[in-house]
Amino acid sequence: MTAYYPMMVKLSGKRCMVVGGGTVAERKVAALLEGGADDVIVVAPRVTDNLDAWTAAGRIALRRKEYEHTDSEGAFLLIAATNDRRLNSGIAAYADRQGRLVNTADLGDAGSFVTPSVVRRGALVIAVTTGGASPALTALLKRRLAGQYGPAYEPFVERLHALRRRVLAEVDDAELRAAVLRLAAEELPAEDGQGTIGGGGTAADAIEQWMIRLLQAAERGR
Ligand SMILES: C[C@@]1(CC(=O)O)C2=NC(=C\c3[nH]c(c(CCC(=O)O)c3CC(=O)O)Cc3[nH]c(c(CC(=O)O)c3CCC(=O)O)/C=C3\N/C(=C\2)[C@@H](CCC(=O)O)[C@]3(C)CC(=O)O)/[C@H]1CCC(=O)O
Ligand SMILES: NC(=O)c1ccc[n+]([C@@H]2O[C@H](COP(=O)([O-])OP(=O)(O)OC[C@H]3O[C@@H](n4cnc5c(N)ncnc54)[C@H](O)[C@@H]3O)[C@@H](O)[C@H]2O)c1
Repeated sequence: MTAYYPMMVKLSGKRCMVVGGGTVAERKVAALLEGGADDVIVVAPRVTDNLDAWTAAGRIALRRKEYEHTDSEGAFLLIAATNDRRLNSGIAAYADRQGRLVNTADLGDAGSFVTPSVVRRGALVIAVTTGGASPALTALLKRRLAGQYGPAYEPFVERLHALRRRVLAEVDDAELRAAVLRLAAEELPAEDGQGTIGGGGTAADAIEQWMIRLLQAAERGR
């Protein structure tokens, strides 16, 4: 099996091109948009109703035509998702030579990256892949993780972020700082992720009180 290096890529301002307009292409486009892409071009003679609607709404641009290599000029990233295997691998080979990141929806390791399945809870992103060994297992694990790490994680991560900024600014002792941040992370939402922790949101005085409580607990633990 091919080995893969996982990373989180910033896509804002980068041209992303999806070749093909079927249900697989639609899923890839949705994932790009969720991932912050703001310059997505689809090249395909026929597209799904959703891709048509997203074009009409100005969320993506559509070139309603058969793909040619000149289309890929300026693309930072390409996804080949047509139902033509030879075309997909041709796109991958050409894009690779041009130094562009490329994914093929049919033959995973013909491209330079594969797309994971993703659970998003605000800044928390859980990505799963089997590198093409079993997309069905990937989808199953994603459903399980989505249940285990529920919606309560989004506000929890926001609170942790607010706390961390405060602690970095106010606690000089590196060991104490690490202890406070570790204790804070341990106040996980309930196992199903549906509950809330301590309430309070990200208001400055709520974060302040949380920090004081954690500092006391960390001091006791020394
Ligand atoms: C994660 C996800 C992301 C996404 O696509 O957005 C994704 N596949 C998903 C689902 C899924 N795909 C397929 C099934 C049917 C069950 C089955 O066949 O097992 C299901 C399950 C379902 O639909 O429930 C069929 C399938 N997939 C690939 C082939 C071609 C081949 O293997 O040759 C075929 C056969 C096509 C055919 O029949 O011709 C190839 C790839 N699919 C990948 C990603 C990459 C490796 C990911 C990994 O291994 O972890 C890779 C290599 C390339 C790539 O696309 O990057 C998304 C989960 C969405 C979610 O739920 O979040
Ligand atoms: N990665 C995955 O998760 C996954 C899942 C299922 C299937 N697949 C693979 O993905 C491929 C696409 O699946 P689908 O269900 O979206 O297919 P589909 O038949 O619904 O759509 C194919 C699309 O490709 C376009 N196309 C064909 N020739 C083209 C060309 N020359 N230039 C530009 N566009 C062209 C068509 O217009 C159409 O929009 C299949 O080959 C399948 O093997 C991948």
